[in-house]
Amino acid sequence: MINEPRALEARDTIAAISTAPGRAAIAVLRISGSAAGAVLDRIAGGRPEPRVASFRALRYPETGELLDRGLALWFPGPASATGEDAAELHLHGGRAVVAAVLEAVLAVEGVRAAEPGEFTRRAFLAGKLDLAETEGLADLIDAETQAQRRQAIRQSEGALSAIVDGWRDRLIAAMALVEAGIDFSDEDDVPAAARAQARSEIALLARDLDAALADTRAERLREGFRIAIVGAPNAGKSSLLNALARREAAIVADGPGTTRDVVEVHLDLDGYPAIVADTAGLRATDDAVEREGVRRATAQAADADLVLWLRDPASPDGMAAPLTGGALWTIASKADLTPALLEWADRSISTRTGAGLDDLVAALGEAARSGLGDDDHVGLTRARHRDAIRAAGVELRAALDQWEALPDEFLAERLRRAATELGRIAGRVGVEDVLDRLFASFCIGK
Ligand SMILES: Nc1nc2c(c(=O)[nH]1)N(C=O)[C@@H](CNc1ccc(C(=O)N[C@@H](CCC(=O)O)C(=O)O)cc1)CN2
Ligand SMILES: Nc1nc2c(ncn2[C@@H]2O[C@H](COP(=O)(O)OP(=O)(O)OP(=O)(O)O)[C@@H](O)[C@H]2O)c(=O)[nH]1
Ligand SMILES: [Mg+2]
Repeated sequence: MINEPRALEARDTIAAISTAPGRAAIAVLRISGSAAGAVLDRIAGGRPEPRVASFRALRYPETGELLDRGLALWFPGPASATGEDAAELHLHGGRAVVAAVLEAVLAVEGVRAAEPGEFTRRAFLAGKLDLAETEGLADLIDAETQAQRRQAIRQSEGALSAIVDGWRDRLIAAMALVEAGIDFSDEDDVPAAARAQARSEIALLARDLDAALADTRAERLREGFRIAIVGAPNAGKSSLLNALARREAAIVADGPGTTRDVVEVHLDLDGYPAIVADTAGLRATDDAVEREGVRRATAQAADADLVLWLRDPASPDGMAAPLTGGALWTIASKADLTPALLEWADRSISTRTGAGLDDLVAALGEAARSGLGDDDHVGLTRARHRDAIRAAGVELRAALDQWEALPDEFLAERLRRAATELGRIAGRVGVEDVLDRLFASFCIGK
């Protein structure tokens, strides 16, 4: 363990610009590690009072050249974001200012450039955050809509971890009942009653885990509600995409067969994220490129949470409804040309006059809201969470199936394995394989 890389890495002091790259009004340079105080001593003329911003001349150490005048902050560990000694320099955000101060900081003995997510990794290693909370922080930075932000901040503050810990506590309580049987194997009555009680508690827990797995709303909120626009060539699909996006995202033209690739647009529907895909018109064709477009269109429809099947009443398409795992709305297009509402259509729109578009957007917002969960819903947000719960469920089912036949020790072992699987979610166990991938997805300076 002497050469354990993480232990060595934790001794370096790291520095990075934490604000977005490029010219800006202000840039924040963060430093974390045992040399953070020395950086302030050498560049900012000393360490300010802890956690209070102080306006300082920032100078190159050897030459004393003035690089910038900015704010310096000093956060002695362990009461800092990373748990280590930490410092910040708030600079004027010009490229040359940032480059000069960063160079001066990196020239201080023991300081190196931070890797993506490395500040957060240190906060995790210091026990400031668990793994699910850390994922919540990553999601917070990636959040594009208000519902995504609310979900991410809840997870970063431990809402998901608390639910999983609750399951784990119930599991451990049931395990204790079974283990009581191991200790009191002479007194027959105690173990039989305890085993029966443990069994019913495990059965309830297994059902709760299944319900959590079946509820995909939180993961879909993180990723966005998927809407696919499909229909015959020339039905007006790309025109609808552009109307929803309020920009010319896809090419619109008079003839059929205009769109071949999938064109995606991100929408914010009243705080709920949606990804709308415009697709190639569905038809049989000899053109290999168009055929691939049709294949992709069909795949988009199959995967969508909601399919908008667009049909022009003036050009009957004779199509069967597209197949999808989600909801299907049939929409009559070009209502300016065929105003009467047709009995096969759920609604009608015209991108030419705008008729029906506000209603459609409102309905899409409602569909996204109910498909993605309401404001205080807490659920599984990543495949990793589902994998752990599924694995825990497998152990619980195996235990339940053989409950009467299994000796106490084997039963307890099954339950212990289930608890270990649940423990992965908050990173209480088995985190190493997850950490590198997660932190690589962070920005540098986070
Ligand atoms: N300038 C600046 N703004 C920022 C950050 C930052 O690092 N710097 N953050 C970067 O993510 C976020 C704030 N996160 C932070 C998290 C913990 C602590 C901290 O000092 N924690 C101590 C003390 C807590 C307390 O006094 O309540 C601790 O946990 O012990 C600071 C910032 C968002 N805004
Ligand atoms: N009058 C009228 N014309 C429309 C309307 N929407 C689209 N069009 C016209 O219909 C034609 C085809 O529109 P697109 O949006 O390109 O149709 P598409 O379904 O994307 O067609 P493909 O990509 O070829 O499958 C264009 O000439 C549009 O201007 C509408 O609401 N009213
Ligand atoms: Mg098109």
